[in-house]
Amino acid sequence: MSFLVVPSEFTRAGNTTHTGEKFPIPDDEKFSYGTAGFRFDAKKLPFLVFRCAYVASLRARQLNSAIGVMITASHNPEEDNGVKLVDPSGDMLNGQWEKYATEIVNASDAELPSAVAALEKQMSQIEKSFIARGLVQNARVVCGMDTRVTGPHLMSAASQGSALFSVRFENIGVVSTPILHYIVKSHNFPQFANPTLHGYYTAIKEAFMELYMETEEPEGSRYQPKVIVDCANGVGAPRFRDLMKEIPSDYLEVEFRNENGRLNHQCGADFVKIKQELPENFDGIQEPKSASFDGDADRLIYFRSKKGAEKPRAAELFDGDKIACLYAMYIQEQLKAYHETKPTYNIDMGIVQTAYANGASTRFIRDTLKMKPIIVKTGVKYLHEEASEFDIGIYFEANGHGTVVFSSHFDSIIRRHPQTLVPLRRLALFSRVINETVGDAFADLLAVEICLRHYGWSMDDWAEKLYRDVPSHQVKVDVAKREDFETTNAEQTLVKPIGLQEEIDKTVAKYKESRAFVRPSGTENIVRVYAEADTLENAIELGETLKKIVLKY
Ligand SMILES: CC(=O)N[C@H]1[C@@H](OP(=O)(O)O)O[C@H](CO)[C@@H](O)[C@@H]1O
Ligand SMILES: [Mg+2]
Repeated sequence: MSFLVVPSEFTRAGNTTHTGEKFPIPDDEKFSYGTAGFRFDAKKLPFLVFRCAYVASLRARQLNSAIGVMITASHNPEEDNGVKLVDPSGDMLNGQWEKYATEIVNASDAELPSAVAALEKQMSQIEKSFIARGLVQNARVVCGMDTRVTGPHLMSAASQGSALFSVRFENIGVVSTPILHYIVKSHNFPQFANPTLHGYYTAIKEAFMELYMETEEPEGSRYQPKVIVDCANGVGAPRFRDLMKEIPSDYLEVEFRNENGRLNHQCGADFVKIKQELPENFDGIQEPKSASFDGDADRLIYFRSKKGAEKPRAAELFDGDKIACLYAMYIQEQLKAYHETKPTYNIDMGIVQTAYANGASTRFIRDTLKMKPIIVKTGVKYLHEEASEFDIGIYFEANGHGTVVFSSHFDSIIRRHPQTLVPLRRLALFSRVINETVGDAFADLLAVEICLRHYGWSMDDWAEKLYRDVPSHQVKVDVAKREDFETTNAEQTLVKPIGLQEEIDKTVAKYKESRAFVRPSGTENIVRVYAEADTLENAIELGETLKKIVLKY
């Protein structure tokens, strides 16, 4: 560049929404790159997406790679939208670049040219070395969007933002967030998969069907080869339908619900998890096995109607923790065959959770699986990073976002090496069903089905054979300033406001088998309270008592 000509509809002053309405953004309004990118009322996003796409194009040139831009606000209401950037290997954006993106977004219209010039100056040395080696042909911005009506207008903002720096732009249309991550990685690592929607379907389908063939259902199996999917009225509906068209229904039958209603409204993985309630259009009758996606299909929660519950629509959840433990058990069993060959290299495996993991799952990992659970801060980037320390790293947030990551050692010893032992072939195939770039509701669902079939488990079996959840309750508390709350100890202990943690401790001590913590959200201006106790009534009482204490501060 750097002759900066920004179309007026994408400036702060002229910011224009998808209906053509002007929605100016004051120069002093600041935005932060949260746990999952920039996420706000969709009206604010046109100027913001334009600037982010420009940053993405710079990063693409700097690394001579494909960089992803995903336009989504996931499980948030339909009126919101958001944008996040994806790094070349399909990971979340590098931390230093989150800062660059924040600087560019927060510049006033008048400051923008100098902010851009400063950033480009920092980049130019690195980029020059690529250009000198003739390496610019791989730079491109790959952009996907969820099903929100504001998506196409933001897609156009992204396209014009990356055009500023003459970087190739690829619109991959309405996709789930994990598909975008997968395609970005496929562009940069061609041996991974074909960098197209069809490449994604083919890779996952083939791995699933081969693994299915390597799976033996035990005698007396109670496995149910059917699942009813709540699509949250989001992108899961069209895209999972596409994928399931490729897989014959005698492998797995999927019934789709909540495909065309209001996005995330009374349905979806977040609703089911927080309310512990059946989503709309489910009545608990004749629904043996059901699962929910969130709006952009990167979360998966299994559920069924809760037997004998007082609340009429209460749901029993098989959440991220239950999925993680199921995977761990399965992988551990296959891995045993590898270690029995007395190899020189020991393939290690770890599980990463957050403080929201149900206490019973953490005990199951420690006492039954004999693994050391690792607890990190909330946010996929922290879990992903920690899990990447292992050859096989399983990570899940209780809300159903998670995956398994595999090291380069695993890749060369197991995945790319011909295997004669069935358990090792299973392990290699399992790693291909999984979308290791990021939690993926589709891939995770298929992997869960393989595990359940392998063990011959019904939902009753899955509920009983791992562990029983400790009753828990989550509450959102509206506060004036979430910045007033600061935590330590993987967010489980408050250091600010002073004195609050002591009061929490005193209250928690009054309940049996209790555990609770309070932390500020990274995505909403609220404080979250999480409480566990011996009964659901007590967990609710403890949570609500803590809410009152928080409000007092
Ligand atoms: C308790 C909870 O579910 N928190 C969610 C939520 O983060 P908060 O920082 O708690 O608002 O949104 C994140 C992004 O989607 C997700 O990673 C995380 O798990
Ligand atoms: Mg999501």
